[in-house]
Amino acid sequence: MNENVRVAIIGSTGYGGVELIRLLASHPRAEVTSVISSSSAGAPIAEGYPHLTEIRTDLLDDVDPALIKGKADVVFLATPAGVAAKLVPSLLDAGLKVIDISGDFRLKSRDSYKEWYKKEPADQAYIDQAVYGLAEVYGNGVNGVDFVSNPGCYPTATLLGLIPAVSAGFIDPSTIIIDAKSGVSGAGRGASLGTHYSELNENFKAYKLNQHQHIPEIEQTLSDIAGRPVVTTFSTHLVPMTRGIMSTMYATIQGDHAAEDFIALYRQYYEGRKFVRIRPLGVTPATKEVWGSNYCDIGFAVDKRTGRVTIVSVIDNLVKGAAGQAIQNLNLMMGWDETLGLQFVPAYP
Ligand SMILES: NC(=O)C1=CN([C@@H]2O[C@H](COP(=O)(O)OP(=O)(O)OC[C@H]3O[C@@H](n4cnc5c(N)ncnc54)[C@H](OP(=O)(O)O)[C@@H]3O)[C@@H](O)[C@H]2O)C=CC1
Ligand SMILES: CC(=O)N[C@@H](CCC(=O)OP(=O)(O)O)C(=O)O
Repeated sequence: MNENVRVAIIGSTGYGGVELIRLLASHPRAEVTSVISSSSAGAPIAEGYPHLTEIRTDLLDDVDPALIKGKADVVFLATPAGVAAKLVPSLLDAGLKVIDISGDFRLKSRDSYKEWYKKEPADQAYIDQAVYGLAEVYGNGVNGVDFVSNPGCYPTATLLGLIPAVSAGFIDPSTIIIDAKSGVSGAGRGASLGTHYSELNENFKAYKLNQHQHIPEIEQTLSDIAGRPVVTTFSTHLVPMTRGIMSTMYATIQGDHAAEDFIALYRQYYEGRKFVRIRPLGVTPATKEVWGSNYCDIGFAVDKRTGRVTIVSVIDNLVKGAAGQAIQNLNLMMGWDETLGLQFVPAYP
């Protein structure tokens, strides 16, 4: 399919939805024609988000698949866990293409979803239909499909940082430890005690240790790549900054590989993929270096003393970790250049 597309967004007044509206405003082949809100139907989007003042999109409340079908070809869902599981089947049945940014269709096992998300999973038939849209790894499988499940923010940074090394057998997958840090927008717009200014400011804390819902998503993909079950230690931390994720990963090297070998391996693995940038020897990336962009930047350090590699991977959680990668998946679904509408450099400082 090569024509332009009309886009609907559900969950439009959350951070993910608003980031979709911002990015799609400059996409050359997609037009946002339906912005659906459960809380603010009828209000102009700029009422809640003045930075979108020039974007003339009104909020609607017609989550009726037949009505959406009259206005749009593709639907993005940027809703809390549990919502897409209920809505997506009727959207697909109505003949719409769907990209879900939530975690509802990432896990192939319903039991695993129930265990980690504590919600009722979707029907297995629809879960089976979802293609996991980690674009740089599974992108070829996205071309022409009707339904993409967009990866989580932490899994995107983490998996892009680990997959080439696991795939090539450079590291022992059973030794992987992932130390991940996120900015506060990762928790969404809703106010909570944990994201309150005075709780966060000049503070740094670990959360959901060994309980994070992204653990099974990371393990599912690493097991697929390794060809055997992989379990990992994955620890998440909240950083007092707005955007950005840094995933710092440690693993025991198999064989004799220096940092130069990791750099060469990753440059080869991601050759032609514009959104992964590998740092030169001795340099690791910082979150500000990808701020507001769809890049994932990766750097390495090898410790000969311990025989371990440290891999540092950074993304903007709302762009490569959510709306940007979702648009990249739209481009791949439509058979377009994956960089369409996403070719902006990070904002700095
Ligand atoms: N923030 C991030 O960095 C990332 C988030 N995600 C995932 O993307 C999804 C959206 O996240 P985010 O935008 O941050 O979250 P927010 O909490 O900021 O926004 C979610 C939006 O969903 C809508 N919504 C809330 N409850 C319901 C409901 N019961 N039925 C339908 N719509 C509802 C609301 O919009 P409205 O009132 O307009 O309907 C709400 O603003 C989540 O599943 C999140 O886990 C994934 C990757 C990164
Ligand atoms: C900082 C922060 O709180 N981040 C959220 C990320 C939520 C998210 O993206 O959830 P899904 O990918 O599962 O939809 C968290 O750690 O739960």
